[in-house]
Amino acid sequence: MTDFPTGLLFEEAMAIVAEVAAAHRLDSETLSLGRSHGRILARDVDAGLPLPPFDNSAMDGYAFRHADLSGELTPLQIVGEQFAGLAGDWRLGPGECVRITTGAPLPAGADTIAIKENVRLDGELALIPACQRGHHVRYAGEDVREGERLLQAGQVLTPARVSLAASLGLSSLEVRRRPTAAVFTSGDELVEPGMPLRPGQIYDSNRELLMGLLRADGLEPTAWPRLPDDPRQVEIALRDAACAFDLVFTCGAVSAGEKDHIPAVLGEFGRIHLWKVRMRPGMPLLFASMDQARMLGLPGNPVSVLATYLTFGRALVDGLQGRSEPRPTLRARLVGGIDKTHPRREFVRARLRSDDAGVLWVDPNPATGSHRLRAAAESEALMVVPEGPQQLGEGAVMEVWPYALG
Ligand SMILES: Nc1nc2c(c(=O)[nH]1)N[C@H]1C(S)=C(S)[C@@H](COP(=O)(O)OP(=O)(O)OC[C@H]3O[C@@H](n4cnc5c(N)ncnc54)[C@H](O)[C@@H]3O)O[C@H]1N2
Ligand code: MOO
Repeated sequence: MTDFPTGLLFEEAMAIVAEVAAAHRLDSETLSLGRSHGRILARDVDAGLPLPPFDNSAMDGYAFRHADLSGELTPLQIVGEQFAGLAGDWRLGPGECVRITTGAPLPAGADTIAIKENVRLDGELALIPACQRGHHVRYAGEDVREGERLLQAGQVLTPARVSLAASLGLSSLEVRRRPTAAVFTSGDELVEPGMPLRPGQIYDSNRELLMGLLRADGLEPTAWPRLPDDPRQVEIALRDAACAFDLVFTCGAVSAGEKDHIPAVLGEFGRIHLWKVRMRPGMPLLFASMDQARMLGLPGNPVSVLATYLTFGRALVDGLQGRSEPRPTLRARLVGGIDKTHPRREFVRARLRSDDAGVLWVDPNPATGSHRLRAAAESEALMVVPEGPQQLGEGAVMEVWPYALG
């Protein structure tokens, strides 16, 4: 039970989480495009065709041979129409043009388009104004050449990337399986919202917090009944969950209290990878494996849950899926000052705003206690204050982890 690293630096603990996650990468599955949004791609995608697939018109207008133009206005004979979606077998002769719609293949011989609004008609003649050769032509392969690597395994499937796959004609993609996740809260003091509160009790707020954070990251977590402060019941519930889920999150009961049973259970029936990280909030964080599950014991204070999920929980969720793209962090200038005396890395709840000069500012909330959920609700980012004593003044450049932007 004592044979594990403890009291780690934040970066050391993150490295352990990344290493364990990589060793337990989830298998892949093939999903239809419509179901692949937000997933992590498991296999590179190469272009099986050029994009655009053929030279075509960018505008509704007239297609012609640029060499035919002379002077301000050139009358050209309208010999037909070329609509989008039809192959068309036009071959333009000298002095000829065809009506064309946006996206329609460029007729053979044509090399330039005049837009409809700029062309006057005179019977079967179109009066084409002077312009540059190639105007309004979209060339085959100018966006994507056939055979090019377009998407890489490990990338997040954003709507634009799924749409790019669709434009190549792919109807499905190989993606990483999403981890299944169980969420436990624990503590005899907790009461379900909606129920009456007796003296000494509080409402369970962590369940909604953690369920929401996981759902926002694309998971479909299962909330288990709350764990009582009873070692046998904690053991039964966690062992049960560990053989059914990829991820098990617990909140509370991981520090030094007499009723903090989770470390003992995980130590006896699983393997503890680390316990206690030099961060604030979130210091008593515990990371273990049991049966088929990776288990993250988050400290019970609500803001500790937020901070440890956004750092370690999310790294685990991403790592299991082989996500290669790091979550975006920002740099912003400090509003006011910070005078930190403790040695841990601190994650302070903060607001973000950009000024008229385009400078991003981060305004820390003074309510730093890890029970002060309101500050988290009124903020949109965690501001990182590095390890060790820190005296930072107005305008200092801070690292920021956004969690609720837009
Ligand atoms: N002697 C020590 N005491 C404490 C230490 C320590 O190292 N030595 N660590 C402190 C730190 S830091 C934190 S954080 C907390 C974490 O403790 P636990 O993870 O064991 O959590 P609990 O004691 O069960 O709960 C802490 C706090 O959070 C409230 N809580 C718990 N679950 C929920 C929930 N689902 N919804 C709302 N609020 C919840 C709980 O009532 C407590 O107030 O320990 C410090 N103590
Ligand atoms: O560091 Mo604890 O996680 O005070 O809240």
